[in-house]
Amino acid sequence: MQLALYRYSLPFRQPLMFKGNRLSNRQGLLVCINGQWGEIAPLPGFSTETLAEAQAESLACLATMQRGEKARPKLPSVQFGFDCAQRQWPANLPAPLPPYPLLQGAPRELMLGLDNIVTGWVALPPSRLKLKVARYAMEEELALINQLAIRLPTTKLILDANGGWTREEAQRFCARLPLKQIDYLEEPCAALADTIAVAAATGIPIALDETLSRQEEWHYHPQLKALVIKPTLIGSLSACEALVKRARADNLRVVVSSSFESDLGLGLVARLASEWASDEPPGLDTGHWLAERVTTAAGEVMTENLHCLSKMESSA
Ligand SMILES: O=C(O)CCC(=O)C1=CC=C[C@@H](O)[C@@H]1C(=O)O
Ligand SMILES: [Mg+2]
Repeated sequence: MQLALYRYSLPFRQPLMFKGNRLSNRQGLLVCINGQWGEIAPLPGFSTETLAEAQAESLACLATMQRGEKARPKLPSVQFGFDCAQRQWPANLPAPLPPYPLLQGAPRELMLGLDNIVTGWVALPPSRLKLKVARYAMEEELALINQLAIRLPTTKLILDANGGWTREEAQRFCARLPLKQIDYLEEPCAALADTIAVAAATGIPIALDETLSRQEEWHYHPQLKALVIKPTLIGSLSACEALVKRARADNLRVVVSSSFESDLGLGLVARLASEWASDEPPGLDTGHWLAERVTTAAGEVMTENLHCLSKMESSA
């Protein structure tokens, strides 16, 4: 058995904020088991574990495997990496749908660049477009959303508040949205009870994201439209599959989404998206924020650019 663990650090094109954490680089681990790769990259602000904790658990799991025993990681990002590296991937998966675009930045700056953004899509506007909200002044965010709705009348908008509003703030915001053009709003409030109350009061369709990675209990609600599944944050692929099954049973859409992984991790999540939700554009438009890659265009991992943490061979 061949086992290896590498560490990467890839610069972002510009620093990005993740729940108060300003990151200039994306750091993570790549695990290789008998030539098959997995990625372990906890996202600061969103993952419960740190990279140092994930690294320590990954090394311990590799030592367990070297002894010929089964590794049972507990940390979500490590579960995801080890599951991917040992998975029997189905052959002949359909090509994933192109990801919907993710707009990031201050509404005023995005407004100034709106002509460029819209002109780029004149021939074929995207069916969906995602925008972060609950970050800047409400008036500015609403002005941008209303402009986008006017300029891209066939595009549905996905809004993501990352739990940033109180119930009252969310209701005030939703009352002024062009509701017909809103696909859904992810996590308006930190507490699920508040999110459900906002949906019930305003009629806005909602999607769960952080609620799922926190493994909180949730129940079906008529305004609940989609589950946003982030495998790196949820962890084990069987836990993700259970969510997909539950979504299908409740007639909810499944949107497979990234956690700003490297190009290798994004490729893994794209394969899961085509397996679990081939009918739904995935939330994978995060790769263009990274200035460097870990794989070649042919998909080979450039190990010479990575920091090797462990490499071992065992007869187990
Ligand atoms: O879901 C997508 O379309 C792309 C990924 C994305 O928006 C996010 C990934 C990770 C953390 C956040 O910044 C954000 C989200 O909360 O969904
Ligand atoms: Mg989200």
